[in-house]
This record gives sequence, structure tokens and C-alpha cells, in this order.
Amino acid sequence: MATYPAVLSAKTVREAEQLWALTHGGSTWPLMVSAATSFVHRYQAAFNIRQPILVVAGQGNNGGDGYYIAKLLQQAGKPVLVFAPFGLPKQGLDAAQAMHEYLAEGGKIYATQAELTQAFVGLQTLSYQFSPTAKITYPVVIDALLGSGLARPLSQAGIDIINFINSNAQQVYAVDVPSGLDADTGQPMPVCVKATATHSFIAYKPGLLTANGPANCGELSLDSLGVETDVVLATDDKASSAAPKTSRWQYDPSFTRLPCRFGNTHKSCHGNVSVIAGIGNMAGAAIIASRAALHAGAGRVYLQCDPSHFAASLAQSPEIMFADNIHSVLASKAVLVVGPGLGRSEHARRVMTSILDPMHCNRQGLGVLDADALRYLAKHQQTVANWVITPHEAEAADLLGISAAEVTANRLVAALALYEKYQAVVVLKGAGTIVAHQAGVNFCHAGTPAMATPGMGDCLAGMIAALIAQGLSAVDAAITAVNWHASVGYQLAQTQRVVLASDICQQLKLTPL
Ligand SMILES: NC(=O)C1=CN([C@@H]2O[C@H](COP(=O)(O)OP(=O)(O)OC[C@H]3O[C@@H](n4cnc5c(N)ncnc54)[C@H](O)[C@@H]3O)[C@@H](O)[C@H]2O)[C@@H](O)CC1
Ligand SMILES: Nc1ncnc2c1ncn2[C@@H]1O[C@H](COP(=O)(O)OP(=O)(O)O)[C@@H](O)[C@H]1O
Ligand SMILES: [K+]
Repeated sequence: MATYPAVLSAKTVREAEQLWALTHGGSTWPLMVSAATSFVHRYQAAFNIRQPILVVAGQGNNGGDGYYIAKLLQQAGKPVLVFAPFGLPKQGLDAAQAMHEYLAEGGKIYATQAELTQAFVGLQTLSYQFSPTAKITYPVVIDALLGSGLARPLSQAGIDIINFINSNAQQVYAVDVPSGLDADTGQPMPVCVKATATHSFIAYKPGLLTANGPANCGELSLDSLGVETDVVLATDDKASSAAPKTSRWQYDPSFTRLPCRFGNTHKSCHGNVSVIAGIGNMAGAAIIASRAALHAGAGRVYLQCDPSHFAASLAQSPEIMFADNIHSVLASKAVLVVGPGLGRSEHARRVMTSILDPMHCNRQGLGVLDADALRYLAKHQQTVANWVITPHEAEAADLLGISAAEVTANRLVAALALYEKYQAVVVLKGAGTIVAHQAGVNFCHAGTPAMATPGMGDCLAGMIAALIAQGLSAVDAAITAVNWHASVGYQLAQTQRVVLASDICQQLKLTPL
């Protein structure tokens, strides 16, 4: 099976660096050289311009990467300007050596915006005519202000610098982490650089992959710099008591686990999905979940709903069948989707009691609890091992008995807490969906704000159930469906302003076998 890049907290990355140094002559300096070389190589096409390239460098080792990048560009004959608004690197850091090497190469450092503007204008006249009245726009900015060492909210001066980068750069290439973004939580502190692309080192950090990370990293890439991360994974286990002992945090952008179909097959080989809807006015949600299950390849899809919704459902997808009653559904082997369109009526309560009460139901999980099923769960607080639960942040807050703001502030901690409390496979939805499960955590960096539309979560629930029905484990189904859903949404958003759940359903069938 493919292995995917590790995701490590900022602290663990520092430990990995130190461990690497211990076995490589005691110094982390070669890592800085490798990081800068990798960065220049990665964006060589973007750096192949005649106009000046601006490097914004901080005082720490993120700034150090910036100085060494500036040295390499200077050596390659590119016009480079280094802006050091926080001051020069602290002595003793690799960053100080990188700065000295840049200066030795004839490089210049500017401390204020006024000096920088003057230098930029001076260099501009060499390549093209500069209009003194025009707003200054830097064609390429390398953001090396702050990396994984961001330790506190930015001061007003820091905020001003980040706003300056965001409003005066055509393209921004971020070193390791977009400056101002908390590498562990993905929260801006309180603002962060909006990068065209981010090249990260050693391991992805959670904050690049969730919350505001995906929207601010741009195109994300990684160079491990040859640093072994497996040896430090155990350390991250200690970061949260909720994390399982063998915890692995991974960035898994693939959906290669999609079930294959071979020639001699028939629909019974691809499993059944039953979507249990309510009797209220939200039947559309259950219809979307059913359609998604169908288009994601389930062999048969049943909808258990009020007969008044049959016509609407058939008009959408005549392939959908109807289940007579909840008892026949529970007696079947179908994978369940419970919650979308279930409502919170007495009928919904009875459905949930039947499903979750071992006295009434002998099935142990095998399906997805979403939407109203999660609201029920939040009230009744019981473990739901073997189920997949798919909360958005508000539902997660309800399930944990905390505020939505607390979930937003640290999505990873919330996902781990949900796993610990409910023992289910947890899909914490939203930008940078997190799947937390017995063996660790998987992050999805794909997706797009264009997917923030009604019914999108119902669609995901149907897809997860369809993949379980086709033989994937609950964990594999959740990870695969999340990435499939997000990447189809992203693809559609290249030509659409918003993406609807129905669009995703339509598009799923175009994925090759
Ligand atoms: N040689 C090495 O150790 C390597 C370091 N690497 C780079 O080093 C970075 C981490 O370096 P550091 O640990 O020095 O951290 P950073 O350079 O990210 O930041 C630390 C510095 O920023 C200051 N700071 C923290 N929060 C601030 C705030 N809100 N406002 C203003 N200043 C603030 C700190 O006082 C310190 O001076 C990584 O992101 C990566 O770019 C990589 O090149 C890999 C190798
Ligand atoms: N900004 C975003 N970036 C990436 N994915 C998003 C974004 N907004 C929403 N999504 C995805 O769309 C889906 C929305 O689900 P949900 O909020 O449950 O919608 P609904 O309740 O209407 O079905 C989730 O899978 C979520 O991850
Ligand atoms: K940075």
C-alpha cells in the first residue's frame, strides 16, 4: 500500500531536525542549505524574470532560509532585494550564517519600506520604465518572515508587514509556512500571507492542511530534506492523550483505494446502501445522499422515507428503490446513511433509538451518522464504534459540548477529542477535512470554498456509505470519499463559481474505473 507524507506538529519537526543533526555532525546548517536549494529549484520558472525579486526575511531560521535563497538567486545573477523589517537574525542561529553568506555575495538588506521602495525603483529603471505615481507592485515576493516558529500573535508592525506583502505582491512564494499562519492549527495570528505557492520542509504541519491553511498555502509541496520522520512520530502521540498509541498523521491526497470492477461482476457484488430519511420537509437531503451513493457505485440504493417523497426522488434518480419500513432496513445487510433529512421529530427519535440501542438492533455500526443523527447523539452521548460520523464544526461543537469557536480554533484537537469520546471514524468536515481514526489522522488539503453549498455534506455521507458497501473498511471509505469529493469539487470549481451537491453526483460517474 502507498505511504503518504507524515504530518508533524511544529515542535516535532524541531525535534526531527535536532535528531537529524545528532547523526549528521551536530549541525542543522546543511538542512538550511538543502531547504533553500530545494526552494530555488522548485520555483525556478517563476524566478526566471528580469525584474527584482523581493525576499522578506525574519529574524529566525525561516528568515535564514530566505537569506540563503537570496544568496543563491544573487549567485545566479538575479536582481534580489532583501527586506528585513524585524531586524537582522539573532547571532548563533543558522540564519545569521545565511545572512553573512548573502552579504558576502554582495547582497543588500533593507530595513524600512522607504529604503526598499527606493532600491526597487532604482533597479526597475534598469529593466523597464517606472512611473513614480504608480502603486509599487513586486512581481515576485519570497515570504521568509515567519515559519513554524511563530510563537505569539503578531504585533501591529507584524500585521502591517503581512498586509504589505498581500497588497503589493503579484505572486508570493512562501518558505515552509505562509507567515502569520499558525503551523499547528491553521489559524491566522490574526492575519497571514496569502501565498501563490508554499514549499514546506521536513514534514507537512497540520496548519497547512486544515482551517485557513488550504486557502493560504496556494499550491503546496514538500521536501523532506532527507530527514527521517518515522523515528519522531512517537513524540506526537504524546501531544494529545486522545491520540492512539500508533498514531500516524498523514497527508493523503489520493483516492486510489476506489474499488475496482472486474469483467464478470453484477450489482450484488457492489453492496447495498439504505438511506433513512425523516418525514419532515428535508427529504432533499436524503435524496442527495441516495443519489451520491448510487453515483459512487453502490450496487443497490434504498431510500426509507415518507411515500409522499417517492415521486420527487424518482424524478431525480429512477434507479433508487424504496424500503418499506425501518425494521426491514435494520434487518438487512445494507450500509446505512442516517441523519440527512431525518429531522428531529418523534419519528426521528424512534429511528435513532432503534439504530443505536443494542437491544433493538443487532447491527454494530456499518454506516454513516450525519446531520440530525449527530444532534441526537450529542443529546444521548454514547459511543458509536464502527460507525463513521461526519460532523461539520457546529455539529462537532454540539457533540463535544463546547462552542463552535473552540472547534474552529483547533480542528485537530477537536477531531481527536471526538474520536476519543465516540470511538467512531470521525470526519470533521470543512476546509481541510480531518479524518481521525484508530490508527491516526488523515488530512485532506483539496476542496474549495465553492463547495460551501447546501447538501454537500449529504453527498459526502452517501459516498462514504457507497464505498463501505463496495468493500472498503470504514476508515478507507472515509479517507477515499473525502478526497474524491474534494477533488471533484475542486475540478468543477475551475469553471463554476459555486459547486452544488448535484454537480458532484453527476461528475462522480466520470471517474475512470
Ligand atoms: N537549519 C534549520 O534549523 C532549519 C530551519 N528551517 C526553517 O526554520 C524555520 C523555523 O525556524 P525558527 O524556529 O527560527 O522559527 P521562525 O523563523 O519561524 O520564527 C522564529 C523567530 O520569530 C520570532 N517570532 C515568533 N513569533 C513572532 C511574532 N508573532 N512576531 C514577530 N516575531 C515572532 C521569534 O522570536 C524568533 O526570532 C522553519 O519554518 C524553516 O523555514 C528549515 O530550513 C529546515 C532547516
Ligand atoms: N471552504 C471549503 N473548502 C473545502 N471544502 C469545503 C468548504 N466548505 C465546505 N466544504 C465541504 O463541503 C461539505 C459541506 O458539508 P455540510 O456543511 O455538512 O453541508 P450540508 O449540511 O449542507 O450537507 C463538507 O464536505 C465540507 O468539507
Ligand atoms: K514563511
